[in-house]
Amino acid sequence: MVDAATIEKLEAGFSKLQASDSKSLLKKYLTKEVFDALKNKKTSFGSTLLDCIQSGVENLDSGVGIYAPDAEAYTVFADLFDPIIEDYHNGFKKTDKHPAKNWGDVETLGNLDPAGEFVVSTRVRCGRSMEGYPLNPCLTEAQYKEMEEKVSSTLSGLEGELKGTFYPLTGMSKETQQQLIDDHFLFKEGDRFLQAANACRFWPTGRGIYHNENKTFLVWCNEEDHLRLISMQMGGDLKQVYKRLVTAVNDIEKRILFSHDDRLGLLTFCPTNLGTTVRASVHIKLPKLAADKAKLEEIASKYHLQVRGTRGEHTEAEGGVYDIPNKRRMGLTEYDAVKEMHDGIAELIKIEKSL
Ligand SMILES: Nc1ncnc2c1ncn2[C@@H]1O[C@H](COP(=O)(O)OP(=O)(O)OP(=O)(O)O)[C@@H](O)[C@H]1O
Ligand SMILES: NC(=[NH2+])NCCC[C@H](N)C(=O)O
Repeated sequence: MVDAATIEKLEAGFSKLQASDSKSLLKKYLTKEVFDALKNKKTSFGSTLLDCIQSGVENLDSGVGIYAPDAEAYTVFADLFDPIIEDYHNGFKKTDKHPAKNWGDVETLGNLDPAGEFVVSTRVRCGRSMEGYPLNPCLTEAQYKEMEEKVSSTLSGLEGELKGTFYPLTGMSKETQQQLIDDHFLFKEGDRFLQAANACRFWPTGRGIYHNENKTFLVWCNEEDHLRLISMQMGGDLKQVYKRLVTAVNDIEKRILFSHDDRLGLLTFCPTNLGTTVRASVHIKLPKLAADKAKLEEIASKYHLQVRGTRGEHTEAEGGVYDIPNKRRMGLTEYDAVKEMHDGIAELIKIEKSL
């Protein structure tokens, strides 16, 4: 049974959400019927509906508003997660099964902008959860330390272009940290969406970043997900960026086991990242198209793309630079998720040139 204090918080949260003009998927799908069916449920880790929805309740400007406190939450609270997943990932139904992992033929992607007129930089990232560990809100301080140790020692075995160094956040100077954030290499600190979801406990313990010398291959440890594997570089050479990521992930998957679900694919903390977990993006300047931001968003969404600001999610564009990625990550292969970004960006560039 869920205790009385939690039920009280849940009722207050539900009323707050209902009375608000929040545009989140949480508000859209947490009907009274779903709320009543789920409010007394608990996972075997003790997570309740409150753990899933508290970020969206506290942050009414959330786009989605829900996280899975542990992997089991996706099943126990499926009546809420499933419609949100379906809405976000272009109609991935509760009867659908995410396809098997397939990176495709890495040689077939090209340079998105060989003349260097529009694309500032290209980045492809994916997320992974380590098998045997719960998700952020259920991790103990000891587990954070143990995971950091596992990650840093595993990555120290990487070679060639991927060879690099692990830098724990604990003990990192504020200047170094800020520089890495400003250069788009490191996650920001104090994300209010993650904080409200209980994902920042014991910070900065267990958090860190690994990168190779050129900062073209990077790994985030224990921010939103256990691991984020990132390949990025200046310019539009998506083939090179993607190839590097695929090589790195294939190598790391031989050394660490990751959590996977038969239906949902790879497991992540946020339902928007399930499946392939792949977000491929360009930093791009499209001055004519972006003169009308609403229009840019409308055209981008036609190609299943999203529009973010220069410093990532929940930020504004600076100097006309937008971060434009594939939106959905589920119900298609890794290759197709990247190809979706590739094809959409090619169209946006074509339109920009025609204006
Ligand atoms: N194509 C790109 N070139 C350079 N930097 C990028 C590019 N795409 C994203 N970034 C940078 O990556 C950092 C993280 O961005 P952001 O948090 O939005 O996305 P994410 O790491 O994919 O995770 P999430 O989707 O969970 O937020 C930011 O500094 C952002 O500017
Ligand atoms: N990094 C992410 N998981 N982004 C997707 C959602 C982020 C935040 N919870 C929101 O609803 O706006």
